Amino acid sequence: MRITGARVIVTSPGRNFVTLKIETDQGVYGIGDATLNGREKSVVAYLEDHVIPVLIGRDARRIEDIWQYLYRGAYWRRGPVTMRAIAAVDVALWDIKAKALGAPLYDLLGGRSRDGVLVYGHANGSDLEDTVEAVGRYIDAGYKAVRAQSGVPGIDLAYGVGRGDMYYEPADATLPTETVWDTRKYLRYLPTLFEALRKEHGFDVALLHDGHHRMTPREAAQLGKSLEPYDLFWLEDSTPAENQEAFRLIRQHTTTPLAVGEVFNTIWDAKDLIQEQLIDYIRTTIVGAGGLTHLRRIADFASLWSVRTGCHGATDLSPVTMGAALHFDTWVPNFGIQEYMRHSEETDAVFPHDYRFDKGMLYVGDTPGHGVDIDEALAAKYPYEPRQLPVARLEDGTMWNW
Ligand SMILES: O=C(O)[C@@H](O)[C@@H](O)[C@H](O)[C@H](O)CO
Ligand SMILES: [Mg+2]
Repeated sequence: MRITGARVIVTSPGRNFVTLKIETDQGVYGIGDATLNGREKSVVAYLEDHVIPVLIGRDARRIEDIWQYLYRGAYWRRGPVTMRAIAAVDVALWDIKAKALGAPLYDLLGGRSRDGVLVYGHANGSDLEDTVEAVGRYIDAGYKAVRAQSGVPGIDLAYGVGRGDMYYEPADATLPTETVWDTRKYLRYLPTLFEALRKEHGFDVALLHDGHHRMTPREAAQLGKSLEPYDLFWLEDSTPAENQEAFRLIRQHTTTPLAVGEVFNTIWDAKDLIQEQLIDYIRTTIVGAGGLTHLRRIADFASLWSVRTGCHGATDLSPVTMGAALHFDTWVPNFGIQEYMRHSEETDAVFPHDYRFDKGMLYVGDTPGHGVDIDEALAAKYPYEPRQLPVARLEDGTMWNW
């Protein structure tokens, strides 16, 4: 089965998505997501200039060899751009293989380990009361797990506070929005938020929180400790993880479960975190880390150390990544949870898919492949719109982590 063509489709049905479509001489095609939020065009160029020319004529069934060719052959390994381009090819090829065999993708991975995939939704509020209500709306909508982000008293416009009900989009401006950050205010406020959440909603619902890399390791340890009475499902990205050793300090001080990895590209970013059991959940997802071929290696390695998966699933990961991730989640033995931010109706229409939400779970369909397609005529009606992620500064103007 030869690859006869491949092209990149950029569309912006409410937000930008980069999609790779690979065609074969047997009429079967596959779709892969290559979206890198706020830096989309860099992956378009990588694919069009450096990847597509070497794909034409290759045997589409040789997924592993093509992965190794693109990874080792680039010489310049890793990085968000390279690994997203490889992911797009890899997912499209898995889609093709599964379609050609007439099987849903999870069957090729080893079959079902579960019926449905537990997901968590995003509740955002401008203050404590607002956030408690927002979490309530998710519980009413059937969610069993909810991430709670809140505006912090005394801080204007901090990241994580959504602007619409049930939707949230950080890439909101042509030039980066400037947000302000003060960790001491945040550390004082957050335990009061989770105390109120548990008081109002009880302990049955799983609650999660994202620190978005803004704390030092010591501050993260303090936060983890202060949240212990509220039984979090996880505390995510409490400190930047370029230095994996930082998590040793956090781990020594708190039993709050720790999650990290949405910005990781390969197993090398998480190796020490996993084998030293410094984290509980690895958040890397398919588009971030070179596709299914590499993500399942990360998951298998993590399973040796009791680390479970918690795939990134913000709206900048297209329905193609969500569909492929759900097949992965349906199979992976050490599954933890899946992030789920609903896409807009426009996005759902451009990417018809067969996964569905029911009572806090997502279910994959049995369509051969990963079950997500692209309506190219509709996609063409939404041209690319430059959008950037925000940046954060401390109150004195110092640039900070976001
Ligand atoms: O956990 C998450 O989903 C967030 O950290 C993301 O919303 C993240 O900010 C975006 O994916 C960045 O593109
Ligand atoms: Mg996050």
